Amino acid sequence: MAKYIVYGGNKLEGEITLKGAKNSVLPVIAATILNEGESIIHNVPNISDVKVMIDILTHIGCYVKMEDGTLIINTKNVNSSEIPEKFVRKMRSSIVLLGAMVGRFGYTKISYPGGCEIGPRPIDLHLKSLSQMGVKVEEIHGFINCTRENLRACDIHLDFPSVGATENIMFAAVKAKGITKIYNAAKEPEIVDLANFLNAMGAKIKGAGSSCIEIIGVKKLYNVEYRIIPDRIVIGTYLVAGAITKGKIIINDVIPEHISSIVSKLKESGCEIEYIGNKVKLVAPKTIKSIEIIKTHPYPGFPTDMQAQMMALMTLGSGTCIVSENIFENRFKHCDELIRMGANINVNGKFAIIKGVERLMGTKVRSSDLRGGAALVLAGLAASGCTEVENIHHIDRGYEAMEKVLNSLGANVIRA
Ligand SMILES: CC(=O)N[C@H]1[C@@H](OP(=O)(O)OP(=O)(O)OC[C@H]2O[C@@H](n3ccc(=O)[nH]c3=O)[C@H](O)[C@@H]2O)O[C@H](CO)[C@@H](O)[C@@H]1O
Ligand SMILES: C=C(OP(=O)(O)O)C(=O)O
Repeated sequence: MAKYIVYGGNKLEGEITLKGAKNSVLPVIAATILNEGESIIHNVPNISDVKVMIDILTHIGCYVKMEDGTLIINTKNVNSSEIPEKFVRKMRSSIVLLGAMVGRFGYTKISYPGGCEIGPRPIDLHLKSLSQMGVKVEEIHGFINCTRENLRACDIHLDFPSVGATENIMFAAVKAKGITKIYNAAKEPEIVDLANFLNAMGAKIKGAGSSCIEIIGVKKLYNVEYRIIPDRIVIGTYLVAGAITKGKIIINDVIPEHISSIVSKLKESGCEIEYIGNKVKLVAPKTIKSIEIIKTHPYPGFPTDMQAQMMALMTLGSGTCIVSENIFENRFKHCDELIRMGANINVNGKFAIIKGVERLMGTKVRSSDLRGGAALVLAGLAASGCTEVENIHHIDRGYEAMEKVLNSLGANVIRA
């Protein structure tokens, strides 16, 4: 298993350009199945989740080519509508293929995704919504069989604004007869990106980014060329890298609105942040102030996917910070590892109380999930001595060559 060896203590300085959002590109790749033709997608990150998605599409008979951040997919000759368990096990979010496969073929069999490192992740909202649209859902021996005669457009009220459920409904609704309305839809920028991609293919979707999305079903979709939006979570992670090392960094190609909840918290920690056109510049304070409270919420609230990285920063704060995790039940696994590095953290249910310490010390730690792993690397950048972060395959799911990006800013991180 690969690991990172992080030699802490270097101030990060410089300018970086990053790739597109993982949480946009994964459903966008799934969406290409709805069109029986070619899609060209730019700004695609070279991360392992994208590779798994490419493997799935190749497995079902698509032509896929990835070169220099551009993905060319032709889904004309798909010859299988089943997604084997080995893929779903590698990437839970392959569940978004459900709506796309049903939309195109009227049938799919997909392995049940189960829980993951950050807690149980049920898909009841996905299945309930597809059933409402006329899809017959059968759960047999860990597999989900979905069949439909006619997809029915209808009004769907989500109990929670689930990102994945909103995406699956959008996929099915694009090919359903009539108008589907999703109430209490997820408002994440990646939902808007997906809607823009589908509309560029000929779909008729209005309201994405608000809590009510309206989809008018269409018979046919067309070839498309599209650029994925910047990854607000990856950008946030590198902003924290600048802050935790008391550095000064500029990140190109950002959408300010998408990172505003992250920037607002970083400002509370004493960072100076300004936008210069589509760049964001961060200058870290001499002393990191503890943020009183960080509560995760669906967009436009503070993202759960930035909770662990922000916590790494707060371990070195000047006072006490309370983190309240409101999206996932078990997203505090990084805390024990940060404690091994000298952090003072107490977890109580969905709350973590972080009392800032003077310094962190490098040691051996293990990443158990994507963002928790990123948080350990961030802590290692600021720690004295050497931090070994094991199990970095989790980090590779969502960060393209993290060591190269950090080293280009002056860090000393080795992949071993
Ligand atoms: C690939 C992708 O885009 N992943 C993102 C997506 O995950 P994902 O789409 O899985 O997240 P959801 O918004 O669906 O889940 C949020 C919460 O709703 C619960 N839930 C969800 C569906 C369901 O049918 N039943 C149910 O109870 C989940 O257990 C969780 O507690 O949004 C999350 C929340 O912003 C992010 O952390 C993930 O990075
Ligand atoms: C939880 C995440 O992703 P996924 O839903 O793909 O597991 C994440 O990106 O932090």
